[in-house]
Amino acid sequence: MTLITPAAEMTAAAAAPALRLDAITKTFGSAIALDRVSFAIAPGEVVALLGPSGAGKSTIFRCISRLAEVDAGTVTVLGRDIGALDRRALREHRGAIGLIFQQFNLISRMNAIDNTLAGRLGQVPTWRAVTRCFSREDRQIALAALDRVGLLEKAYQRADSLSGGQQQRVAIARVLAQRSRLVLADEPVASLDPASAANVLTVLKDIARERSIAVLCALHQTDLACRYADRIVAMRKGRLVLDAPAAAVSAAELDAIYYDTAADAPG
Ligand SMILES: Nc1ncnc2c1ncn2[C@@H]1O[C@H](COP(=O)(O)OP(=O)(O)OP(=O)(O)O)[C@@H](O)[C@H]1O
Repeated sequence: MTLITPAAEMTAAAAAPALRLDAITKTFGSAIALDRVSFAIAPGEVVALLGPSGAGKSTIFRCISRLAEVDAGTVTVLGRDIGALDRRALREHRGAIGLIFQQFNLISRMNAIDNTLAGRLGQVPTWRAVTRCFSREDRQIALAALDRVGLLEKAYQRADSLSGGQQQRVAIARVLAQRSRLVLADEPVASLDPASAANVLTVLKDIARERSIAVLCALHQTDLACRYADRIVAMRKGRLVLDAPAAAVSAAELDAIYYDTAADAPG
């Protein structure tokens, strides 16, 4: 069963996509991790990536960062075919993608502002990056980012003294300081209580809108996907089985992603 709605195709086509996957295929030995997967994300759009364990979600993230090479198909980020990038351009490409992880990936002994400043590392001269001697302007960018996620008053507090939700908001501030136009969020709220999860996803959605950031967010909670994503893209066994506006996806379709064996039939 494959549900690709015309509406979803139109949404992606309306603006030049920030991310476009065209029939990407990835195999590991004889195992097909991704089988001709295609979808696009427009600037400012939040897309939830759903699918059971082993569906191929992490492999999609790795192909977008080119940490894994696709066997066939193309990945286009901000208009550039990333398969064609030389080593230097690839480094820049990776540095431009904002990454948000389940376990926050902050440096625990550093304070919130220094963790946020890590987002500036790819955009400052090497000597500043090596010495971590940031300019006044960079510090202002970091403080503004912390302010945007509601953590200005925690700027000089160590990361490991912040709650999980606050740490994840620092990770979002880091992405803001980085000025990323594409954010990959890998189960960003899996470790959080419901209130903190709602708070983090609200901030993520709001900044996507405000800054025209495209967000691809792997989630396991279908209710959160419906509430916070613009679109839902779902995978099963390496295949795209659903790409539709979140508001148009039924409970039965969500169940089918995880439980309906009919979804395994070739589309
Ligand atoms: N380096 C690898 N070597 C061999 N097989 C791999 C490798 N990476 C992924 N796979 C296989 O590719 C398929 C997709 O894996 P992937 O990690 O992308 O799934 P996932 O949807 O992210 O799962 P989870 O939700 O558990 O993280 C799985 O069958 C997995 O075993």
